[in-house]
Amino acid sequence: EEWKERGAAVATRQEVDQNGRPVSKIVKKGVNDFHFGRTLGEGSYSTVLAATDRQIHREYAVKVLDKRHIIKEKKVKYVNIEKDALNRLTEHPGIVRLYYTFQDERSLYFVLDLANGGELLGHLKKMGTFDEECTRFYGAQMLDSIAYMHSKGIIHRDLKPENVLLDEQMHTKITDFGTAKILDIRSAGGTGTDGPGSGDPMDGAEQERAVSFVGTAEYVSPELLTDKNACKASDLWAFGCILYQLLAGRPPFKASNEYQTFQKIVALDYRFPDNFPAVAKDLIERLLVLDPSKRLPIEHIKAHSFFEGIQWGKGLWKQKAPRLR
Ligand SMILES: Nc1ncnc2c1ncn2[C@@H]1O[C@H](COP(=O)(O)OP(=O)(O)OP(=O)(O)O)[C@@H](O)[C@H]1O
Ligand SMILES: O=C(O)C[C@H](Cc1nc2cc(Cl)cc(Cl)c2[nH]1)c1ccc(Cl)cc1
Repeated sequence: EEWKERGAAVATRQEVDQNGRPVSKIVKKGVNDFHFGRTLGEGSYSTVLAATDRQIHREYAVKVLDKRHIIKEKKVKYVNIEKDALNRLTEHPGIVRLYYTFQDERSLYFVLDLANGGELLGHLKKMGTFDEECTRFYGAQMLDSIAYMHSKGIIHRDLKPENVLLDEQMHTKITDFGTAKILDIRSAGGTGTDGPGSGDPMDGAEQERAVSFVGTAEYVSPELLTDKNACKASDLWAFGCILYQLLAGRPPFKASNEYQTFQKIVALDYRFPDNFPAVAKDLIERLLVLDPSKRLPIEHIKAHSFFEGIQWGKGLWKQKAPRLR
């Protein structure tokens, strides 16, 4: 047909049917359906461009990956995990939404929500530290998004301020799911923080393969360093590190090299600055716990007095973001 000549590709759009079951709707979107604009940023294997859909005049972020580069760098697995993880996470305002994927002879394309408020890390660097009100708001949005991804059986495994983007309204959009762990359907259920390696029993070989990925040193959980297994509670460890960093202006575990950072983590060797707010300190102490099964579960985190006054659920995503100060 005509759309084949235009170099377009069959793309699938993730939607849910009337019973709430995810369905891949076939829509014929391709490169020629978009007008590509400015470069938003570069990754190791990707370029992200702003692009406008010619039919509906809507702007997106399109992540373009060079096929040859992906294959040469052995990143095929990560690209397909990013696609599969994002396709399960289509119903939450705090997660970058994937609208279409397609490919042409040279590249792969992810058509994503455009988050043009920059990265949370950039704003934190500019401010030095966040005050408690901003930390509470951004912490609550991140926690709400983590609860949702865990309920869909997705462990992010590399949560950090660089991977929290901000949109026009300065609301959070978590991105970068290429290193996520997708639990099989059986264990996707609860939002609780199951034990290490929860849900999908792995054989030795798979165990080895799973170990190939370790997140970013400052946010890596102790269980990933000792028994090589990430679990939902590993994301809560990273969440504790992020809360600490928003208030202190630096992550809790930071040394001059990765190995020394890892030593601090497994020894739980960190200190709070003197003027660190007491209620936040109490919460963080219940997250930065070596034993993942002893970390505060998400429902208890939401009930912690640090988040007093937060309206969980839709209200959290409708309210105005506090001015960063
Ligand atoms: N949806 C988006 N909206 C706006 N900017 C984005 C979006 N996704 C990514 N970017 C920006 O584009 C840049 C590249 O992002 P990308 O996810 O492709 O690579 P990365 O994960 O940052 O790098 P690496 O692959 O080395 O980890 C980043 O600086 C990011 O801030
Ligand atoms: O699942 C699909 O829809 C089909 C493909 C799967 C896929 N085809 C690939 C070809 C190459 Cl060369 C590299 C990767 Cl990572 C590839 N992944 C696809 C297309 C586009 C994107 Cl962004 C991801 C995966």
